[in-house]
Amino acid sequence: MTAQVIDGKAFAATVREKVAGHVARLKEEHGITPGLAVVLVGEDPASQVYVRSKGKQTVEAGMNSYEHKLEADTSEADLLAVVDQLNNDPNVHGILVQLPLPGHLNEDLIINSIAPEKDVDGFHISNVGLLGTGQKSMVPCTPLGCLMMLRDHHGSLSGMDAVVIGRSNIVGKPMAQLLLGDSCTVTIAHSRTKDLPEVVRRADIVVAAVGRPEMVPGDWIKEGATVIDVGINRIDAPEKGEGKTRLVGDVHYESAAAVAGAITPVPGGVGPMTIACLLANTVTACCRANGLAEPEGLTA
Ligand SMILES: Nc1nc(=O)c2c([nH]1)NC[C@@H]1CN(c3ccc(C(=O)N[C@@H](CCC(=O)O)C(=O)O)cc3)C=[N+]21
Repeated sequence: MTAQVIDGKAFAATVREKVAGHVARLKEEHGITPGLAVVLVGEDPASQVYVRSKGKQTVEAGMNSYEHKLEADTSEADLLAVVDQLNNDPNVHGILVQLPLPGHLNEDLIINSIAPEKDVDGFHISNVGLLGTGQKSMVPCTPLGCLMMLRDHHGSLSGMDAVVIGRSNIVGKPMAQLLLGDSCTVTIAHSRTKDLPEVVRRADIVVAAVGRPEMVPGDWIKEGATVIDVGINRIDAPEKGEGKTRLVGDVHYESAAAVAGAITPVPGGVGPMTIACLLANTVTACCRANGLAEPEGLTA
């Protein structure tokens, strides 16, 4: 079997089109333009690339983008003051503080200072609790994007065996909650899991989110399973020339694609969906802030 490739780049474009449609309607019918504020502390080059890309796509969808770039040595008090100002700005419906933050800043403290209804990353402790108890919340972008692709591919996920490899607060745990919400039987595996290959071989759905390049080989994958590769790892690629690099996932793509039923590539899989879901969450937050109906097809 050769897996069907789940084209995250193309799917993300359709999500962004839906977002743009909702934005246009909000403007025309209600005179409201959704706004997303992104806060970047320091000058990590990769983070700068992501922030630029988020801003560009926000504007392309018809929304307002506000970028706050702060020095790497910004104090906690100063960063809290920026978040507070955004919390109180009625033109800002979504706030994202780019992670990781420089070491002297307490990430939990900063994230929990964001107004939960503007927390488009879904990282605030209130949103974590709401998701865990099946209540309406802001859902983390990467797991939401994975869920959208899985639903699109399978229709119902009810009764499927899902294995999430990785237990991070950002991906693994919320992914497991969403799969449980769609009635999967969910296993969360991690570095201490006994006989990981056997655990993964039981799965109809494998979500790999560990951050280790190509650690899941094809012979761990059950024939016909769906593989969602969340990893984005930059590795040396001497075959492309000296000093060159390339992006790989947490899954060994070639061997996995030979047995899987469907698989997401890296790049062009989960990554573009993450940003599309950030825009979707901003529209959702804007609708909720204004007491309007939730945008259809953009929420969990
Ligand atoms: N508060 C916060 N929220 C985030 O959502 C967040 C963050 N901090 N910090 C950094 C990570 C990283 N992240 C990515 C989003 C899109 C791609 C993406 O679109 N990747 C492309 C390729 C990118 C490339 O070529 O380098 C792809 O996979 O096809 C990657 C990474 C969001 N993050």
